[in-house]
Amino acid sequence: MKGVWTTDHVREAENRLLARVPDGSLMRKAAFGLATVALRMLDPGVVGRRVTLLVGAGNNGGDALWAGAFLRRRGVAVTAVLLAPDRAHPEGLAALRKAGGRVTTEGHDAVRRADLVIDGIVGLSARGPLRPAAAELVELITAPVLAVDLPSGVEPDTGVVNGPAVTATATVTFGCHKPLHVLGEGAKRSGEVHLVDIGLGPELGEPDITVLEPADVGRLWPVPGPSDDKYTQGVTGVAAGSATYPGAAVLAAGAATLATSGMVRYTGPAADPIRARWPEVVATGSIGDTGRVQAWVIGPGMGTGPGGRDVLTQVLEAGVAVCADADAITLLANHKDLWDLREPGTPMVITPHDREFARLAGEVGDDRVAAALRAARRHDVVVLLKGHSTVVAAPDGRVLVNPARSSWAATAGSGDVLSGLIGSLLAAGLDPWLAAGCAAAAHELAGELAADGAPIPAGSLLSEVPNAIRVLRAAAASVSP
Ligand SMILES: NC(=O)C1=CN([C@@H]2O[C@H](COP(=O)(O)OP(=O)(O)OC[C@H]3O[C@@H](n4cnc5c(N)ncnc54)[C@H](O)[C@@H]3O)[C@@H](O)[C@H]2O)[C@@H](O)CC1
Ligand SMILES: [K+]
Repeated sequence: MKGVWTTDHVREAENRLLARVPDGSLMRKAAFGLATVALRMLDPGVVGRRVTLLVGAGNNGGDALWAGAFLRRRGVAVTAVLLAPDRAHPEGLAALRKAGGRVTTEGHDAVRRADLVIDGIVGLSARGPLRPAAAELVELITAPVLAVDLPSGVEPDTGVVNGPAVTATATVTFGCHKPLHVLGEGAKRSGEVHLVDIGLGPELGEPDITVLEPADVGRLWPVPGPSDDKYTQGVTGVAAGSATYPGAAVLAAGAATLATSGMVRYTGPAADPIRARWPEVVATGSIGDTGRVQAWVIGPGMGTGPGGRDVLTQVLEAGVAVCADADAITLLANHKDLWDLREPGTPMVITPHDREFARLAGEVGDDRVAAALRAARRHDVVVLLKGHSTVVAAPDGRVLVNPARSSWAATAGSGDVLSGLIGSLLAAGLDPWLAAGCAAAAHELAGELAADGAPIPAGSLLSEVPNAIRVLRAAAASVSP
């Protein structure tokens, strides 16, 4: 698992560390790590190559200047462009000058001619987009960009970009990952993220956000043991689909069927198409005939009329884990009394996109993590907020983010597959926060495998679920003894 810490927590940890290490040692460590990545990006041949540093007013610029001094000593031609000449880090500036680096306040030529640009404009204290002078220079960049801590112009705690910002080829982050590296636009703009250890680890405490690595997901995925049968692994119930939208039921039930080897039961008007596509699913027309399940997936294509409300009532009263998606979320937003039907402590995951979320808990806004946490606490559920980076928040404050490599999975029916995956992991007994996180990871990977660079229908994503699970389990096997 990879931890991510907010800027407030990083600063507190840094202050504790700064209090017990010699002055300047942290910045030199950070800058040395930065220079090492820069040298790798310049390779082959570093002598005489041109590196331009964009240097802002704070310690982020200081890191760039110290890294410039290291690079200069390796024979690199380094030019520092000072965006706030009066406030440039004095020791860093002196170190660069001593090493023979050039310093200027007129950066157009230096940026145009660079083989590599190092973005030290602004770091953890960044607020808002790039200011005009910096934005103008950044516009001129054609070389690869190495960002110091974060691509300048991106909001550090949300990953939001509200104006001109740097797009980095790679980013060097000091001490730990920060929210922007895994969230939305910030994750895209960071490029490849390299973590440089500056000794912050012992000061950090519990992460604010967790990112599951493929090996974590592979390790958590349910595998039947020698004494298991179709019931002991958890039976998933799927209540979905309608005469108008039978496909949603076929996709959700299919995902539950492929995700684990426990049994799947279906109830609803799409029993015939389900039987035709998934003969292994036990399909009935009415929830009263369905038999016992350990978790329900409810909502996709179900409709928001009295029929849907009635099924949702029965599902909530069943006292088993629930994954509520799509129309079930709208029903919960429209009929607040439905929440009271849940047995306290029964695991529940809801999977809204932004519009569904707004109906339930107000506009998402820029801070997706805060929004998901707010709804999770208000309703005592795990909230999986869909988006380019999926955010999964639990009522106890745990937050998990699943950053996506591409957006191919943003296609009709894709959400039905996701809810089926979550339901089957709930039925298998996984903690609901982890169930949602593992399902999001497998879903994203299945989309990536299916797309392979071209658009895909949700059915193709579904077909890749077994391969995605194989890849995740192989990742787990390769790291455990
Ligand atoms: N605190 C520490 O121990 C360490 C800090 N390090 C570096 O220090 C950075 C944080 O440094 P600082 O707190 O000095 O602040 P920054 O370098 O992030 O920002 C400096 C100043 O820029 C101004 N600013 C804010 N938003 C701006 C914008 N959009 N455009 C232009 N100017 C803007 C503000 O006046 C801000 O105080 C980290 O990102 C990291 O690079 C590293 O050296 C590692 C050690
Ligand atoms: K930066």
